[in-house]
Amino acid sequence: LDLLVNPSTRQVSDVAHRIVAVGSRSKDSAQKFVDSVWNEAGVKEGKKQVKLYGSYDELLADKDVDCIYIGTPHSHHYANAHAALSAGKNVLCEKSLVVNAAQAKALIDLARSKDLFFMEAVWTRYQPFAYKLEEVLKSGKIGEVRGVQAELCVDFGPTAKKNPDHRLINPVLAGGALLDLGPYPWTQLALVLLGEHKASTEPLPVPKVVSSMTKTTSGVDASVVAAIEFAQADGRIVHGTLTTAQDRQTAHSRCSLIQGSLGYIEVAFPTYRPRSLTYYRWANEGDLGDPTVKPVESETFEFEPRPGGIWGFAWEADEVARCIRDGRKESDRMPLRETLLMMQVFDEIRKQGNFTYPPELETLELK
Ligand SMILES: NC(=O)C1=CN([C@@H]2O[C@H](COP(=O)(O)OP(=O)(O)OC[C@H]3O[C@@H](n4cnc5c(N)ncnc54)[C@H](OP(=O)(O)O)[C@@H]3O)[C@@H](O)[C@H]2O)C=CC1
Ligand SMILES: O=C1OC[C@@H](O)[C@H](O)[C@H]1O
Repeated sequence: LDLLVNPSTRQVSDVAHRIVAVGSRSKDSAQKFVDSVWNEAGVKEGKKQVKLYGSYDELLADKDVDCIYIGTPHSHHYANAHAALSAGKNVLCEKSLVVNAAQAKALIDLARSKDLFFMEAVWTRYQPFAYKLEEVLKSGKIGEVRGVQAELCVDFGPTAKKNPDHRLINPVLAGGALLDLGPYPWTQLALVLLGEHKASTEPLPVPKVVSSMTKTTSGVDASVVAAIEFAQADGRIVHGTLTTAQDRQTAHSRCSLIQGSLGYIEVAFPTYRPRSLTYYRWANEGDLGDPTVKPVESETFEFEPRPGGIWGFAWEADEVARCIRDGRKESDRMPLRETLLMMQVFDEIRKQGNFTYPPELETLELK
């Protein structure tokens, strides 16, 4: 839907998007998808020109397609992205990029060897809230960052009741809280604590992780709590905690807490599209511990949830378009090495939780 909204509604004029074709497992569902999206956008133009394919292979063979967006269940990302890159297409692939770090590394290597654009679709990195968060941090309002708690818990119970085979809880479709929801608190932690975000072939060091996991009756992870050590440029270790669960709901008032020496920042729910963030600053270090001393400054920034009717994916799409236009193969803001690091951390969390997916999902082999 976001691709159908005029970019000028978000003050963007340097790029535009066109849905050239939709690939589906059946032509009928491709048609239904197009109908529903055009209908939701309330747009009439362009629909008839969209080519409908009843297989992904036909889409990959279409010479008019510059970039493929992969929005299949996690279990299929590796094979789908491998096929798209092998066919010479630029790729934006939904989170989690794949099931494990070995698959991520294989796809990254493939994209680089073919000189193609490749990115994990982490839309939060491009939303206005993320830029505002960085601005507040850089302004020094909360002083030196000393700890970050990031969370996304969404109760999948009602979904599971309706469909016990739903991808969110189904091990065969690589369900579970960590792969589905975990990328959000992870990228929030990484945004604050990794420092520089830059595309580079130099891998990032894998941090120490200590985690705990519970499981659903369907055999995927129900909840994960992980403490992660982030080494800072000045040599300090700062702890980030990642909490994600599908058996409860994050409080609406707060999904992240960023604690500094002079204050803190609260980021409101939902972690995938925060509605607001608030910072509080005290005059002196140590004042925070005294409940009688009030902050000298605080400010709340509200974010329009759906400007121009978009869901919030448009900003990442704009970045993809700019990268392709400018010949960049990665986005500095969501570089592949950060995606690889996320998958390495998630592998470690799953190892500590004694949780693996069926072997056919963890393999590098393609059917
Ligand atoms: N950024 C965000 O806010 C969101 C991201 N996501 C991500 O998007 C991806 C898809 O999630 P979601 O849309 O909920 O998934 P769905 O279960 O709705 O599947 C999406 C599409 O994948 C294809 N598909 C479904 N099941 C299978 C299967 N068993 N085998 C092969 N293909 C299948 C179907 O397309 P067809 O039949 O047309 O081929 C289907 O329409 C995930 O990676 C998820 O994490 C999801 C929700 C929000
Ligand atoms: O990406 C997502 O964001 C919203 C969640 O509710 C959903 O499960 C997930 O896929």
